[in-house]
Amino acid sequence: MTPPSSSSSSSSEPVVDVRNVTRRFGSRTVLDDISLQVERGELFGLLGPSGSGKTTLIKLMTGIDKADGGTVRMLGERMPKLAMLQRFGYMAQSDALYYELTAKENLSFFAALYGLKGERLHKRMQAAMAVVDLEDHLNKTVSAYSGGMKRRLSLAIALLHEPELLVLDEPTVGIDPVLRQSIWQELEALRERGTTIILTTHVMDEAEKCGRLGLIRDGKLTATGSPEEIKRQSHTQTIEEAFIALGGGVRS
Ligand SMILES: Nc1ncnc2c1ncn2[C@@H]1O[C@H](COP(=O)(O)OP(=O)(O)OP(=O)(O)O)[C@@H](O)[C@H]1O
Repeated sequence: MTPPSSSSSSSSEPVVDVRNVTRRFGSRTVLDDISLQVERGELFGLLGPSGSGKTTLIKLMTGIDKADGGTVRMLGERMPKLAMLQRFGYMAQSDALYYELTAKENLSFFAALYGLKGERLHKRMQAAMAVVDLEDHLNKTVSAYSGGMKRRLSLAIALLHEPELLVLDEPTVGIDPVLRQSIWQELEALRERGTTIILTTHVMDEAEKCGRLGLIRDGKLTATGSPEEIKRQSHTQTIEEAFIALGGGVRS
């Protein structure tokens, strides 16, 4: 696999730069003055109870939604910006797939958006589908896929163009433990090769694997740091305990 392509952002600039971001829906403030920086090559996890604002923040990062206040810069570019779709891989919480098409046709559709074609497209399709263990299901219609297979195909689409930045909203929900482990190995390998990864999770053992975590509750970032730093700050033994001590809650 080739290393992630160089970007227009300077190497000292954070890959993700969120400053004083606020998002309101009606009279409700869903994100309240969030500031967060993620550096190149980090694997950053956003952890928070259901409804705390993780997906809203991810949507602002990807440019799907726009903040009411503050700024979001990704790879040095002010968001939202349509052209940025080629520069990162995004896996949304709900699968954005064409159910009546085959997996291969879905991959080809996104490949066209990313400008991938020919032999490279063929190789990348095989490689991305191998990561999620779906190589033997390329020609199956997505409507015949199980929920977990759809999640895995969405992840393959996010990985397809070998982006330098991956934004993954609950990437392993509905995926069995064995495959979850192999997907995590791949994420760690990607990070070692310099890919920046930001993801949301509810799974505590996944949180432990992140280089740095951001704990979010009621639209506020309550703590950031490595899992060890967060445990130290909260005088707890596990991230789950830290999360509760810092005012979180765990979705059952
Ligand atoms: N378009 C919208 N209009 C109104 N309210 C919204 C909208 N999108 C999100 N919200 C509200 O914002 C809050 C945060 O939602 P968000 O989806 O960001 O939470 P989350 O932390 O990702 O939750 P989960 O872990 O369950 O996915 C929720 O109360 C949600 O109902």
